[in-house]
Amino acid sequence: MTEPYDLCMTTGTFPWLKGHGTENDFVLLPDPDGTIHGDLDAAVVRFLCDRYAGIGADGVLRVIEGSKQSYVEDGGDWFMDYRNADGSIAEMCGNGIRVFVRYLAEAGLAGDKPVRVGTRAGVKEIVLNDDGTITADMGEPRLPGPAGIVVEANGHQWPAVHVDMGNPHAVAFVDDLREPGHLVDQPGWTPETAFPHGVNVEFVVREGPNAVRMRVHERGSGETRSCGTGTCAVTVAAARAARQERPVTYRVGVPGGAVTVTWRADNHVELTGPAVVHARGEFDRSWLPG
Ligand SMILES: N[C@@H](CCC[C@H](N)C(=O)O)C(=O)O
Repeated sequence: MTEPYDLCMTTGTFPWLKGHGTENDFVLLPDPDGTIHGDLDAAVVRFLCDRYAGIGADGVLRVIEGSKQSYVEDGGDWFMDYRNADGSIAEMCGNGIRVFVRYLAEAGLAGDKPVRVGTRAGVKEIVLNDDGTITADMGEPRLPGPAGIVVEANGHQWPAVHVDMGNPHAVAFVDDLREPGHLVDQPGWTPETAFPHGVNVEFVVREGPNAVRMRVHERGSGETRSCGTGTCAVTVAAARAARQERPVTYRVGVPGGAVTVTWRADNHVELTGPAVVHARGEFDRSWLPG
């Protein structure tokens, strides 16, 4: 039988879908045996994510069968090959992984057990809930320091906490989310050596004992309307700052909606939120630049 992706190889087109989780949006590229996109060129990613000349997204989620990829040792049931809008590779994406599993479920590929999704930050177990939300076990946070990180944006400076959720985050508590101003360029931080590979920066205000609201400037994508790993990092930083005992649950508001994050007694962080796939199409390779 000719599979749809065989057809794509011969016709010079490839399938794509578009999805989002709290308006952090992604182009999905089904590539079950990894042959449609090869190594996935950074220029292709940049073009697909371009909001004017391409499809438009904060990142790309390439969907490969776990046993057919060669990026990590354990690729899970399905491997999420995540790329930022600028073409760079990131280890993990908390909103993306929910959208990824929504796609698998709608395509009849998820099965009825938790889906084991391989990422560059390890295998994550994902559960589809009866209320339509999706929960991701994001694993254990790390707080590697160093102390004394300062985030800078538009002439202001704030002390920040480094939280690693598989990818790096600098969390800064502010009095008002308007304080950091317009986040066009990557905010700075000191000491600069703290994040040689860049960092995602969250600005946070506390709204109650178990509620925060944040803005995020993502490494490789700029300011986005949400960041799942960022909401986890913020929950860990907020719970630690308030000396709250685990398990502790936070509602984290973002410009694109809200998610629920639980820092469990066993030190795992659990992220629950919405995820939808809302568009799909066929992309002709001749439309790609170069
Ligand atoms: N939006 C994502 C995070 C994507 C990766 C990030 N920009 C990085 O470079 O680490 C999320 O929902 O977690």
